[in-house]
Amino acid sequence: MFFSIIIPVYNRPDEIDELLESLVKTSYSKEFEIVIVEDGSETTCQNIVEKYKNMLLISYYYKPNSGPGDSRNFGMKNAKGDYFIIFDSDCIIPKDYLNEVENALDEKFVDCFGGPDKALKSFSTIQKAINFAMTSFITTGGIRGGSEKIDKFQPRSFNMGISKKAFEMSKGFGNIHPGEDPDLSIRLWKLGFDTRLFPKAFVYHKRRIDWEKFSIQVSKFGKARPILNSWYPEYKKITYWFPSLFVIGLVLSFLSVFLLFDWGLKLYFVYFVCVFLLASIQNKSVIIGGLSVIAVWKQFFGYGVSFLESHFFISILKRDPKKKYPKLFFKISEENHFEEKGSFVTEKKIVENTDDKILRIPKIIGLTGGIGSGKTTIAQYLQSKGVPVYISDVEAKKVMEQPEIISKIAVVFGNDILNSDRTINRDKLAALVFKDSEQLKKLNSIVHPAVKKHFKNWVLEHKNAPFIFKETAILFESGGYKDCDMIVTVTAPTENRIERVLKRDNTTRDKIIQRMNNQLSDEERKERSQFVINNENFENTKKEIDQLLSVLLKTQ
Ligand SMILES: CC(C)(COP(=O)(O)OP(=O)(O)OC[C@H]1O[C@@H](n2cnc3c(N)ncnc32)[C@H](O)[C@@H]1O)[C@@H](O)C(=O)NCCC(=O)NCCS
Ligand SMILES: Nc1ncnc2c1ncn2[C@@H]1O[C@H](COP(=O)(O)OP(=O)(O)OP(=O)(O)O)[C@@H](O)[C@H]1O
Repeated sequence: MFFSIIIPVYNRPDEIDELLESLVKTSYSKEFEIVIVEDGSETTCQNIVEKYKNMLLISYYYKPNSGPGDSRNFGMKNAKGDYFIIFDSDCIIPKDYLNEVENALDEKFVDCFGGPDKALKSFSTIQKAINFAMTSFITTGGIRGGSEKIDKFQPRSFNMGISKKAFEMSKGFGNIHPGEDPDLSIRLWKLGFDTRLFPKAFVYHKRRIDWEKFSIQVSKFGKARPILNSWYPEYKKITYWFPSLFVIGLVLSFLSVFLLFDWGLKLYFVYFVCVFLLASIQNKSVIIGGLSVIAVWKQFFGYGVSFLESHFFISILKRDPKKKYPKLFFKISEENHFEEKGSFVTEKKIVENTDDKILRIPKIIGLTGGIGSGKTTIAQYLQSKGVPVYISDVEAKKVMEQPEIISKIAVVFGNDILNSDRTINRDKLAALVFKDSEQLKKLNSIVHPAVKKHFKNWVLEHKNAPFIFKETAILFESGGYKDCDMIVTVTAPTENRIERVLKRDNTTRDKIIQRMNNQLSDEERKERSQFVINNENFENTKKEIDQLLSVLLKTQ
């Protein structure tokens, strides 16, 4: 078995340093690979990784930000191993970890495992307190951690393993975050795979270090759980309600003081004294004991209140989770993300051993968007920065001036379509084709092959550029996306697009809508793209383009 360790990272070079240092010290004697996926970070860990190049077998990828789940999928897709082990960047790995995993797999193979987490002596007092809240048997740790049944354990993505086969069949993580790990476990079960806890394969997990981040994290967890419950009602558990019941109980206890019952509050007081004592004893520090009380409080309230809110909107009002809680979802397509997302490699078809003996071709970035979205404006901005851009409408117009193309069009659409000088009357042709998709197909079948050939030659002329853009409204419709390494979609509200085209062209609203009806919707294009630019305010658009260019330059 060859292990590939997959680590997504976002703006945390220091964490990677400590994690890699711990892997250098491993007692595992066989070769293994580390795949680091830099998820669009501004502060990258590239320099840190370089430091370990001679000590560890590392592949380092930089890609635009798409969330931890998608980044892990990206890493697994590019990994060479047959079993993938996933860590969060804020983990430190004990030296026997890989031996423990191999032993457990040898003893009884499983396609997906999870391991526990522990705190290190060097962790800060807050880290230790948070760790207590997340793992102790008297808090929700009892619910989510080691006490779950070993053979029905839902691995957490900070420390888990998955076979290549299980990854390929499940297509990996979905786009919900947090909650992507239980979501994956349930989908694996449905596919007939088992998941198991490997108690000895623990890692040291630093977790969010400040209170604010911790509160945000637990609150997001509380929101995600009812969404997962709505997707997989057969896997609901009463334990998911505990924090909310804890909060409701506390509120009722406060209220009952007015009715002169104070035993409820006393019970809560006793509970928190127990938390304090247990955490103080376990950590040999009353300070950590005190901080653990705060951590448990934050955890129950953060999760409990958010769970209730989300349960109300998702389970009772049946609101669409993606609309109600868009921040819990990363922008990737659930259907296609395995084939088309994350990786820049799609179906590279542009040069198939031509006579030119091309050694390399530039990265091709598709730039698409509906009519009036602003593609050409963006294309011109890119050109002003020295980036080669193929503007398909312009090139198609030139192609349509070629006598043989004109003849073909005249044969299909009649000589009436021509002006007196035998050029094409574009207004007439547009009126014909955009109201009848069969006619448009005929026109496309004449023009598109010629444009495709022209584009191929154009790419060869720019073969020394690091990357080039291909701008076209109908990138997906024409199949042009297959030549692209990455796709950028430009969007703008429909009404703005119509207004812009009315201003730009001598046309009517109906004619613009006719063209829109012959193009994919913004939603469809977005789903199939790696990068989306909302072009409402052009100053912002320029910033997004500059950011994209800097990523592209870094990833060459
Ligand atoms: C019908 C024609 C003559 C109308 O010409 P016109 O000068 O009015 O439009 P122009 O070519 O500048 O295109 C303007 C916009 O219309 C839309 N559009 C153009 N062609 C298509 C098409 N085949 N399908 C859907 N939308 C289209 C796009 O948003 C495009 O940016 C022309 O659009 C055409 O020949 N289209 C077929 C060839 C084609 O697909 N060209 C575009 C890229 S290869
Ligand atoms: N952010 C913006 N704000 C306002 N106007 C804009 C913006 N971006 C582009 N425009 C204007 O909107 C019009 C349409 O833009 P553009 O020609 O770039 O669109 P397009 O996507 O290439 O459309 P088509 O599919 O018709 O070729 C242009 O006149 C352009 O100047």
